[in-house]
Amino acid sequence: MSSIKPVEWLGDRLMIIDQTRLPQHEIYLELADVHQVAEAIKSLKVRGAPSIGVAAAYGIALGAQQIETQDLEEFRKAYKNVSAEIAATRPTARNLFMAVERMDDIVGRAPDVISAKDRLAAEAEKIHDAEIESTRLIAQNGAALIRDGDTILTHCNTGPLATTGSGTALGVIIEAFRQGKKIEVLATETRPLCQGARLTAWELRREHVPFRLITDSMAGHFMKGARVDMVVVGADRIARNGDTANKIGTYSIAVLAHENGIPFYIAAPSTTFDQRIATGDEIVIEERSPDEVTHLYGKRTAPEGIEVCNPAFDVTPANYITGFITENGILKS
Ligand SMILES: CSC[C@H]1O[C@H](OP(=O)(O)O)[C@H](O)[C@@H]1O
Repeated sequence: MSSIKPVEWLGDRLMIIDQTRLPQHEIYLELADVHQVAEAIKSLKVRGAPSIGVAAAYGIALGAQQIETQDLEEFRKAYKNVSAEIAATRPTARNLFMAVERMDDIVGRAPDVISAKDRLAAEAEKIHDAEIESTRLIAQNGAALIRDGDTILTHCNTGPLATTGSGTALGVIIEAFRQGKKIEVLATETRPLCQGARLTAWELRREHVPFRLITDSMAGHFMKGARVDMVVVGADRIARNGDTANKIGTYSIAVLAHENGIPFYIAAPSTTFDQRIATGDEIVIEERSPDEVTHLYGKRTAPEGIEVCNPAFDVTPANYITGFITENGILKS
């Protein structure tokens, strides 16, 4: 199966797969400036912590390319708006801010405008290459945990679309399947935006991995009575103590796994770990539009004029996490 390229740098444009159109339509968009990249991140046309970080880096490089002055101080002043626009897109995924910080550092140290622009593009490609390599190693390290005959439950989407590489949790699963292990996957649909039903199902079908799609509310039913051997999910930000922010619904699945004695793993690259925060209490949880809850595929399902909550993530305390699958190996929680 040909590898998916959710993000591709064209030197003066950024090509992405519009993930909001999948699985019905595989639409590629060429983003021509930082505003289009920022909008694509905000609207989840490109999504998934590692993919967000990569797109953020290219978006900043693209925006900097289009700053016309050759005066370094004027360039740095205009650059701040480019960086700020990307930083304001989504607050939770650590990878985005890792990219912004590395790009800001490049501009702060560049001796002139031409060097700054060249180094920004090169740094974005370095960030991209690193995420591809990290997820390749995560897939290998994690596949070793999966046994022949296992049923693995996963939540949201953490495959090539979400990472630009092999995937994190889904990369682990796909690699185990490619190694010949007879596995089955239970993939949750992941309301409200259905990344599981739309994207994980699309990726697993492309790879011919046996899976069944379930609603989020079915997770406990299948974990009860040892019908699930392992849970593996992704992450958006991991605090120093191991508390982990991931797609809304992850905390509930972690508690259910703990209750049923099922190992619960987080798969994530080191770029998702945030050493600056001590616990998950410090993680900003993105609150998204109520329309994502009151509408399904654009059709209104709930009455108008009601109060709605739509946190995009929740935080799983470290004590519910068996271990972290990273490019450097398995870290015990
Ligand atoms: C390897 S992707 C990590 C993470 O990103 C997803 O969130 P979103 O679809 O809102 O970008 C989800 O939380 C995945 O687990």
